Formats: sequence, structure tokens, C-alpha cells
Amino acid sequence: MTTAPLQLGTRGSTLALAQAGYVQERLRSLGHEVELVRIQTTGDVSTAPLESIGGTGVFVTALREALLDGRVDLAVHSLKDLPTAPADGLVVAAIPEREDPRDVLCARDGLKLSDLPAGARVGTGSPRREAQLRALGLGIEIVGLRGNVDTRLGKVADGTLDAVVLARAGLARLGRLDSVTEALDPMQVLPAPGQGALAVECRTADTALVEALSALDDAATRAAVTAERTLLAVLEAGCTAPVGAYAEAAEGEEGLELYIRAVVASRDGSVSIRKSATGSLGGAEQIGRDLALELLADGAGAVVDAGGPASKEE
Ligand SMILES: NCc1[nH]cc(CCC(=O)O)c1CC(=O)O
Repeated sequence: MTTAPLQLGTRGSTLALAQAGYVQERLRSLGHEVELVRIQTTGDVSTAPLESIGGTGVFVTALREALLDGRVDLAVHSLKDLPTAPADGLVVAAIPEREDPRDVLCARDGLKLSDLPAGARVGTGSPRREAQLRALGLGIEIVGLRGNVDTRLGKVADGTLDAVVLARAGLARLGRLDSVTEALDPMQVLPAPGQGALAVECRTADTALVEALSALDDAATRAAVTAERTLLAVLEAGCTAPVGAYAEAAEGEEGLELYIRAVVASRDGSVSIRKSATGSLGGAEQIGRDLALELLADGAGAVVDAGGPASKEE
């Protein structure tokens, strides 16, 4: 069989290339020829705060355009950057097994969160991280931060900041786990819905490719992130404050069950509402939806976030 190599669209950042390279290798091991195609996005070109240029969706739009106009056959995204609304003509054909989704602290001198002195400067551009860190009441100062992983870690190395908070998954994919001084306990800081997972997207009409990509799909990860993202979608319709959520498959009395925890917090940390639920792996959407409705019934809709709707962005 002679088929043209699959064209895999990716952003050009080191992290994006590492993620695309992972998918490329998995497809190669299944016998597919795959070439990487770099697509530049507004989010890569601009250094303005994400909230002011349309949020994390800017990373995704250019890749989706390349899929829809046929420049590429598949695209790899960080699932947490993918808007919850489905895109016309496109399908997330594979969600591979996720990395450890926790946020981590990368601090000077090996410090952990509880070692940071009052007034310590901690960098993050994520309202979700900011809200949950403030809610801990440690008296640390949150400093806004953007840029790639190297830029962010550099602010600790050069002494500008005492620490930064990042996704462990990104550091793992870049081989930078040596910078981590503490993995944050989800009891204190819940990750973004979908954090640590990849989404492999292609055209719905490309049925042979949809079928081929399904070999990369991990059922437990898909169930977990489906619950997290359904929760996010329901909350997006009903509140403006940042959302954290983490679902995992765990052995329960009835076999494998999905256990999900979620938080809605005001950016200043003064209010945070946390709830959890368990259910069957097959009922992921319903678990996510029900938990979101419970959070709203508990007042999540009234948690005011000064940043407005776009502030949910990571
Ligand atoms: N916000 C950008 C972004 N999108 C995905 C990751 C990391 C990889 C992942 O979460 O899957 C990061 C960096 C970070 O939040 O530290």
C-alpha cells in the first residue's frame, strides 16, 4: 500500500513539539508514516496576557484551520487548552493515557509551599492557580507570568521570583522534572480540567484516520477528562470564576469507579467551593454535569471573579 505520509500539525514550542513527537512515534510504531508540520498561532507570536488576546483558544484556532483546509491531517493539542465546545467537521479521535495531571511548585533552594516565607513572590498566569493558592492563606504574593516553560523557570533561576507553579506534565515531557520541589496535593490545588492529557484531532470525514487514531485512545483517561470537561462546560454557562477539576479511575466496591473532585474559587481566594462525587466509568458525562449543578446549587454562580469570563483560561 502506498499512501502519502500523514501530516501532523503542531505548534512550534518545545513542549508542543515534544507532545507531537510522542504521537508521531506511537503512530510510527503502528506502521504509519508521519511528518510534523509547524503551525504558528497568535498565542505564540504575542506576549500579551492570554486574557487580552482571547484566551487559550488562540493556541487551537490556527491548528483547526490547518485541519479544515487540508494542510494537515491530524493535530495534537494539550487537552486543557481545547475549548469545551466541539468544532464543526472535527473530532477528537484519540486521548492517549494522561501524564500525572498535578500542578507542581518549582521553588528556589528546594523550598516547598509550606517553607515559603510570607511575602514570597510566586509566579503564575493562571487565575485558577492564583485563586487556590490565595485560598490557602499563606501570605504569599502572586505575580502574573507568561511565556514558555524555560522562560518561567528562568525567573526562579535568576532570582526574580521565589517560585513558579506549572503543570507537572509539561515538565515531564520536557525532561525538566529536576526543577520540581513539590507536587501540589489536589486536596489543596486541583489541576485544570484535562490537564496532563493530549487530544489528537482530525477531520470527522476522514473515517479511515479516525479508526487508525482510535488505537491511541485510553478509555480510562477519556472517561476522566470527559467528566472534567463536562463539568467545566456546565460551569462556563453558569459562572465566571476559575474552575479546577480532577477525575481518576479508582477501584471501588462495584469495580472500577470514577472519582471526581472540583473547585470553584474567587480569584482573590476569599471564597472557594469544593465538592466531589463518584460514579461508574461509563457515566462520565453525567457525573461531571451533576457535580457542576451541585456546585452551582451551592453558590458557585455567585462567586464573583474580577477578571471576567476569559479569566478561566490557564
Ligand atoms: N497553559 C499552557 C499549558 N498548556 C499545557 C501545559 C502543560 C501540559 C499539560 O497540562 O498537559 C501548559 C503549561 C503549564 O500549564 O504549565
